[in-house]
Amino acid sequence: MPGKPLIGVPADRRLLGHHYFHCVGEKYLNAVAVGAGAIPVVIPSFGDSPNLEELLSRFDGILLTGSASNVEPHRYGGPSSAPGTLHDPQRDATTLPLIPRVVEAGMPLLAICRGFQEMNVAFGGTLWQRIHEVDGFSDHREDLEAPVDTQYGPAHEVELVPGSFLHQLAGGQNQIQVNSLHSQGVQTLGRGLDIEARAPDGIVEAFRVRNAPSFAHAVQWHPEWKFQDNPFSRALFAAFGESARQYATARARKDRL
Ligand SMILES: N[C@@H](CCC(=O)NCCCC(=O)O)C(=O)O
Repeated sequence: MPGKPLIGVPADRRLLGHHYFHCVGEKYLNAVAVGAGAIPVVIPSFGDSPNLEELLSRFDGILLTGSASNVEPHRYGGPSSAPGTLHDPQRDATTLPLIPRVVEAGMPLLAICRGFQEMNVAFGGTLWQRIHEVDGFSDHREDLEAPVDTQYGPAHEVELVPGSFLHQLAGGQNQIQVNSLHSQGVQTLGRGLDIEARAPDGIVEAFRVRNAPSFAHAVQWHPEWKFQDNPFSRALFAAFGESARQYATARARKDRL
């Protein structure tokens, strides 16, 4: 029987002082460790290096985290970013080639916020860069002046698509309350993706990969925030962890052949 599954978490590359660091938010690592019952492993964002294949052979799942940075517009044929927009080209260069390989391998994949946007782009979709400036859409950003519990607190409902995985995970509830900390969002949906939730203004808030052999889900909100206090978030990370355990068992069986 294999041990706990290993879940890879690609890092943000950030300049701190004179040096670059590869960072992952602790709340994501806790959600993997406690919520999914797995071992989180930070993946340096070195781009699409040959090591990526070697890395993939060691993992049982991948979590794509949120980030203040944004996918570079040239990745989806979008207009140049507004001045001051944060980017992380090495993270893009790591996650965008990784995503289809993970899904093709049947390795469980959970994507959150920026990770949700990366997944949409990896499947050929495009992004709104400043949703709040688009007629008809609400402002999905957090109030940076507010206390952090308010920033990550409930912001709006999302409508769950009947019969979808998330609808079932919610016990048949048609709506759930989610937080909202994003300026970008799905403009056109990537190929082979099925919407699982929408905000009241129509913005896509969750999707899955239609023919994925395993768990392949993405949400625009932040379920990792105080997940222990939210039954839906607990169920989401538990389902992700169970998929990773199944993948680990199959991988161990294959390694013994
Ligand atoms: N930059 C993108 C994605 C926003 C996002 O991931 N926010 C969370 C950042 C901090 C955290 O990890 O909780 C956008 O603005 O749409």
